[in-house]
Amino acid sequence: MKSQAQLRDIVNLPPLVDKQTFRNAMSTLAAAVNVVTTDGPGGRAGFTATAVCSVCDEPPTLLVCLNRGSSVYNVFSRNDVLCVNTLADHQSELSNRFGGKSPMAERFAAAEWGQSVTGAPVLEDALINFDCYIRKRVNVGTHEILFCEIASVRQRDEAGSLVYFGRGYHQLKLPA
Ligand SMILES: NC(=O)c1ccc[n+]([C@@H]2O[C@H](COP(=O)([O-])OP(=O)(O)OC[C@H]3O[C@@H](n4cnc5c(N)ncnc54)[C@H](O)[C@@H]3O)[C@@H](O)[C@H]2O)c1
Ligand SMILES: Cc1cc2c(cc1C)N(C[C@H](O)[C@H](O)[C@H](O)COP(=O)(O)O)c1[nH]c(=O)[nH]c(=O)c1N2
Repeated sequence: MKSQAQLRDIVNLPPLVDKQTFRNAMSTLAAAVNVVTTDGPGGRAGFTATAVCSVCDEPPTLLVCLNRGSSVYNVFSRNDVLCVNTLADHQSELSNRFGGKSPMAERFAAAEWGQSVTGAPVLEDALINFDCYIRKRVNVGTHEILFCEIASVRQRDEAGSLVYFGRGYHQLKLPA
């Protein structure tokens, strides 16, 4: 007898929770704000992402959830590297630039970018840069989950963090 979870993979059952309930709840799951960038055979692209988290430290691995309907999906699907640039507390404008309908050139023109081990664009004044190789891709619903092995890390200790909570940006400072 297949479990309810297994059954859901086979038939297109109605969702157990409606989308708005889900979004309202998720809007209060505070998260760091990241600009995720890539470059390679598919070209250069970047998007704002809060659905980013640590997976494990053996080997150091993180995941990024990417909506397959977004304009950047095709580029990310053809490259095998990305950089998670975790934004510092003063970079909410850059988050909006990468998080909406701006043309890609305008997104990258708004900041300074350096070179990385993998070739993915590294945001010079980000709080953290996680330069990664994409190792595994899993489709779940409308999104693709990218499991990424971290090739190099650059961390700035003096900046605060940009946090997204309640559909707005907030600044977190390290204790003095
Ligand atoms: N994981 C994602 O794809 C994701 C996460 C955050 C924001 N967004 C995008 O930013 C827009 C603005 O978000 P907002 O927080 O200001 O208000 P909102 O009410 O649209 O979304 C509230 C929260 O629901 C979640 N969410 C929204 N759309 C989602 C999606 N398609 N897939 C997975 N989770 C989703 C996110 O955690 C988001 O912060 C959203 O409509 C969405 O397009 C997408
Ligand atoms: C604060 C915030 C947080 C997120 C987003 C937006 C914003 C404003 N977006 C949406 C994503 O950035 C946007 O759709 C891309 O820029 C793709 O551009 P188009 O919308 O296709 O032009 C987003 N998209 C996604 O696939 N995964 C994510 O985790 C997030 N998180």
